[in-house]
Amino acid sequence: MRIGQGFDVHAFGEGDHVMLGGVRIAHEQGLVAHSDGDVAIHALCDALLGALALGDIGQHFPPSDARWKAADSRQFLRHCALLVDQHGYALGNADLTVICERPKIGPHAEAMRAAMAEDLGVGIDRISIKATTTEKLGFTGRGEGIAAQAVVLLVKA
Ligand SMILES: Nc1ccn([C@@H]2O[C@H](COP(=O)(O)O)[C@@H](O)[C@H]2O)c(=O)n1
Ligand SMILES: C[C@@]1(CO)OP(=O)(O)OP(=O)(O)OC[C@H]1O
Repeated sequence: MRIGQGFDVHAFGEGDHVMLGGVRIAHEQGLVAHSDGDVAIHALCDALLGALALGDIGQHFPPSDARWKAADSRQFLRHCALLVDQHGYALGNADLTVICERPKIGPHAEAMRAAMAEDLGVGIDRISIKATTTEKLGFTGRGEGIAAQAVVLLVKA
């Protein structure tokens, strides 16, 4: 077994939606990023890469590379799933926490689980997504951005 954890933050900026867990959520602001800014998927990718000791998402998909400009982060997740498979592992489970005051994650959680499970080639029961505010404290509490954490367990295939 191998364990991995990931963490990511993106700031709010101009826009009319955010991408979270592969789901488009209407919002009065977007997230500033080189890619589509899917902070949940980025944290999950880093957890998977960390479990394999293969560096981090920026090493695999450099922000300096124009190929990843406005990229759909689901392709990053599918790439990480391939790496897991190539190294002889399967996903035991993944547990994510999205940290923001808004948008509310609850109404979108099942769609996010389904999208990420699809990209990882596992049942939805292996993917957990939770959300919390920081009770108006800190940068997430002030509505300046969104943070996400992920933990994964990989098991021998
Ligand atoms: N962006 C968010 C934040 C929270 N939730 C849900 O609300 C519950 C209460 O949040 P607290 O920070 O007050 O503990 C939390 O457990 C989530 O179920 C949410 O959906 N989206
Ligand atoms: C996803 C990548 C893609 O270039 O860029 P960003 O969208 O800026 O996101 P970040 O979480 O900073 O991760 C680094 C990059 O891999």
